[in-house]
Amino acid sequence: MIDVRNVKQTYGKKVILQDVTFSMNKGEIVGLLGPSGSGKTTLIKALIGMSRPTEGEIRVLGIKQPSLKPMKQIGYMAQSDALYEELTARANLAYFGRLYGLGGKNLKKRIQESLSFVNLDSETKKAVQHYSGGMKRRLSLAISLIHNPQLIFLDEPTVGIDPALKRVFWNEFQRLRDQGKSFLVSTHVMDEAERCDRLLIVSDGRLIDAGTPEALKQTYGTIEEAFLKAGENLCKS
Ligand SMILES: Nc1ncnc2c1ncn2[C@@H]1O[C@H](COP(=O)(O)OP(=O)(O)OP(=O)(O)O)[C@@H](O)[C@H]1O
Repeated sequence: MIDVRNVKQTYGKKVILQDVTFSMNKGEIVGLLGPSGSGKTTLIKALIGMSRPTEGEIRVLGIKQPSLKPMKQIGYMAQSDALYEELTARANLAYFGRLYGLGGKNLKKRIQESLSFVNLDSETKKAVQHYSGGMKRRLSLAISLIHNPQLIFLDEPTVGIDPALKRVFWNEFQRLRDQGKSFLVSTHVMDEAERCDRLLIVSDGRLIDAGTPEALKQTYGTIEEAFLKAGENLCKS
């Protein structure tokens, strides 16, 4: 699904990502775990083709990035919501669904399924500008899944989401994973990290470790310790 080789990303003179190499298989939930500013969003943006790495190579679904070719197979939920505030949730979903080539009965069905998954089916008449922060996050997630993508990138998807709904989301991610979908999820949240199949620990633009939550616990004691280790490196740099 993803193959990343020796990626370096610089902005001006500042090195943001360095020597990043990893791959990801179909049917995996991979967590990107690292402190604020460690480069998680920068890596996700390069993976979805929003930026071109300064060095190295990224292949997504077998296609060298950046490219528009894999777009219909990719879902992306950004860290900040990019919604049409004056439109309702249904109209936002219809707009993005059509951008991905959906239409007719299929679009209608996908909109209904998405609205009920994120628990917004009773709020469809309100313009998004009157939504709470958590409701907007939920709608952003629904939009990222509207076209039934194979590979889904979620940048801190549950910020502002209450614990009960967070659990619903993760159950759904794992259900979709069991159907063969793949997820790359950035997070700072330890209980989310525990629900990933594999974690990549990001520190100061480098992957300092990777493994299943169980394997990392054996090395560091707890996932939190692995995360703190990544933070120590960031403080030293
Ligand atoms: N377009 C840009 N130009 C210059 N610097 C940038 C740009 N985008 C990101 N950076 C810098 O790259 C570094 C990594 O940022 P990034 O957003 O990738 O971190 P992050 O791990 O996702 O953080 P957070 O968890 O807070 O979202 C930061 O120092 C940030 O200031």
